[in-house]
Amino acid sequence: MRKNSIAVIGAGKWGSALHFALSQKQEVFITSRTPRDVKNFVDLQTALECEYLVIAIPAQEIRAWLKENFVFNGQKILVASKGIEASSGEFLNEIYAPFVPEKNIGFISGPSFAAEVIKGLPCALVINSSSKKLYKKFEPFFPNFIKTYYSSDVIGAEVAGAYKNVLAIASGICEGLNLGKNAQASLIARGLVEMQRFGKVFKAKKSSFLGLSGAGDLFLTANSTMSRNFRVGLGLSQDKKLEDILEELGEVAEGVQTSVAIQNLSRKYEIYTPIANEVNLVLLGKNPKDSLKDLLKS
Ligand SMILES: NC(=O)C1=CN([C@@H]2O[C@H](COP(=O)(O)OP(=O)(O)OC[C@H]3O[C@@H](n4cnc5c(N)ncnc54)[C@H](OP(=O)(O)O)[C@@H]3O)[C@@H](O)[C@H]2O)C=CC1
Ligand SMILES: O=C(CO)COP(=O)(O)O
Repeated sequence: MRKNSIAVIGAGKWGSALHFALSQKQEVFITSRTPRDVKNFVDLQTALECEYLVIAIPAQEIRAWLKENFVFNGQKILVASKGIEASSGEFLNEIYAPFVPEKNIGFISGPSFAAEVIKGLPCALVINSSSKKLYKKFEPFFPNFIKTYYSSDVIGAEVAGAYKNVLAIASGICEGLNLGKNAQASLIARGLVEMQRFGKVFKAKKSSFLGLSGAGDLFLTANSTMSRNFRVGLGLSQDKKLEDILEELGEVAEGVQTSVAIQNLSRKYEIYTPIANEVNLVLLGKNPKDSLKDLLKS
């Protein structure tokens, strides 16, 4: 392992933004499935030899990627992805657990559009890990325009970061149907309550949903066309087909698959999640207007 070296894995929007940010204070390598002509781009094996890894690949791709590529040899890892695996209902910390000791992994959460971070605009992030020592290792790598906080509530951060993407789809539908800001604000507020209700079942801390990971990221993502998930909602409100929306997007919108995971987990644990349920039904083809009527009745 190359001591004190850092690599970002995944040169998509978020990986590229984090690479830019972390490169402000030290040399940072980057690698991705598709080679790119960017500074410090290296092959995957070289990246995996680094002591510090920031992994920014889509949540639904992580398990296969780990099985195919990852061998633990002491690396310290920050997971930048947000989502719940649709096929298993497992959270990312559960997927990483067989590959990385709990004390060597953290999860990034909080309001952070890559498009703003890559411009050096200020933001605040939470590094969530059972190990504060891991936070203290990564914290100095972040540039002055990113304020980092520590939290031990990994599951709370995961639920918040994943659920907000589904709620952003709902908010995009609301916006696209021109229902007004009263309706959108009510939807977001009730969505926050629903997110916290869901998280409580998995022993998440309520404070995580009132802070950057929950309210912060939800307010950001559910109120902006910079959000891919919000744009999926807009497309659905215009009766576009989901595959056409995703084709046009060209980037991942994690809320689409996470809504399947939430639906399955809600059924399994009998959790009341009316908004997420309706998002899942609209993604499956239900008319958004009928969905709204049913939401108002529920
Ligand atoms: N964009 C944002 O503002 C933010 C995104 N996130 C989260 O970060 C994660 C990544 O999102 P983002 O970067 O925006 O997505 P993009 O769609 O922009 O990029 C996805 C990246 O994942 C790589 N990738 C896709 N499938 C695979 C695979 N099977 N194996 C290996 N690599 C793969 C792609 O590689 P390649 O292009 O080389 O083929 C690309 O580098 C998501 O979970 C997202 O929710 C979190 C905060 C902010
Ligand atoms: O997680 C994000 C901002 O914090 C990015 O949101 P989208 O994936 O909806 O673009």
